[in-house]
Amino acid sequence: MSVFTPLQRDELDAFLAPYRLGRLRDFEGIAAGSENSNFFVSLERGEYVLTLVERGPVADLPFFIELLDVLHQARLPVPFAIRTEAGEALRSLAEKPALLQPRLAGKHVASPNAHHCAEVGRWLARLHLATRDRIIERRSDRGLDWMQQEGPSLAMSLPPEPLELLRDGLAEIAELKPKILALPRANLHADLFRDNVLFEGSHLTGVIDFYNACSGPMLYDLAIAVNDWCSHPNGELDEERSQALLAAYSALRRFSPAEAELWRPMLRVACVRFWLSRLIAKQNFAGQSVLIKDPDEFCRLLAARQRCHSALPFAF
Ligand SMILES: Nc1ncnc2c1ncn2[C@@H]1O[C@H](COP(=O)(O)OP(=O)(O)O)[C@@H](O)[C@H]1O
Ligand SMILES: N[C@@H](CCOP(=O)(O)O)C(=O)O
Repeated sequence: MSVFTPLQRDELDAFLAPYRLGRLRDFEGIAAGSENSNFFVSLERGEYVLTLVERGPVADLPFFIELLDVLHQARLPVPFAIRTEAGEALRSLAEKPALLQPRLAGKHVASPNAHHCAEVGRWLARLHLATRDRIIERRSDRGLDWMQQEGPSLAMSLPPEPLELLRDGLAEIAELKPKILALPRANLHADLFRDNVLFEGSHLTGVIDFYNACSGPMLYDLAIAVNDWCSHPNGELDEERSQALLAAYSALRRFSPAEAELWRPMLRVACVRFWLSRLIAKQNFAGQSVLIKDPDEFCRLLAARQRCHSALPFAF
């Protein structure tokens, strides 16, 4: 279970008092998740999620708080930092940075259909439209430079066939980097996987886990989402789901010719990114009770994306 810092009731009581949300009824650690310690917290005046930030870009927490405020104001269903009576958003508990957010309704969808995918496409377009004219700059700490830095040595740990596949992926990144960096930009979620989205029935009710959010090419966000939401277990793209996601997105923001040209390579870049981070997690957390996702999934996806002929709809 991924609660790295257990909490005692009395320390939580004391932490929650300045929010003036009533007395603590109940709390429980959340097993899902792999980065931070999260707790469902039931207070007299509502249901909340408390996050203790365990690792990652702690210095960038003001960025996440600001971005989520912008998205909340744009009426996107996202968690945002609740302020204490004194106006504090970012606090400290058990010597960790701590945030209290509203608990969003809904459940994760493991096997999405085309309708779910269309909802994800619309949500992503709304995120990009809400931020592209006033981007809050943040460089991804798992961006192209990071992939080029970490990739070669991680590739060496792989058997010959995946090694060659990863090297091809890294070579393509080196070749296309200038074109990728010139694509239209906005703020990105940059981790829009099924386990970061909540649904009630076929209605998207929440997107969580913004700790990879950054500024960058909007097409990259789409590639990350399509790879996770629109793949068969063997890694092949599901054209019906992928076209549903892309069509719903492009109904709100039209794709440019440069984006159309880079679509298939971008799907591969997004595979390399998560293949590498899963290889690192597997090395770092081996033998620990932390959720480790299978790196081979992205090996299969990357192989499939080399054969893929998918195109962006209505590009120009
Ligand atoms: N604001 C929220 N509303 C409802 N559920 C949430 C919220 N934040 C987190 N969760 C639940 O906690 C789990 C772990 O959260 P996540 O942000 O993915 O953790 P981590 O940062 O460790 O990856 C999610 O899968 C979800 O079930
Ligand atoms: N959703 C990702 C995990 C998030 O990426 P990380 O770089 O923050 O570990 C996955 O499924 O691998």
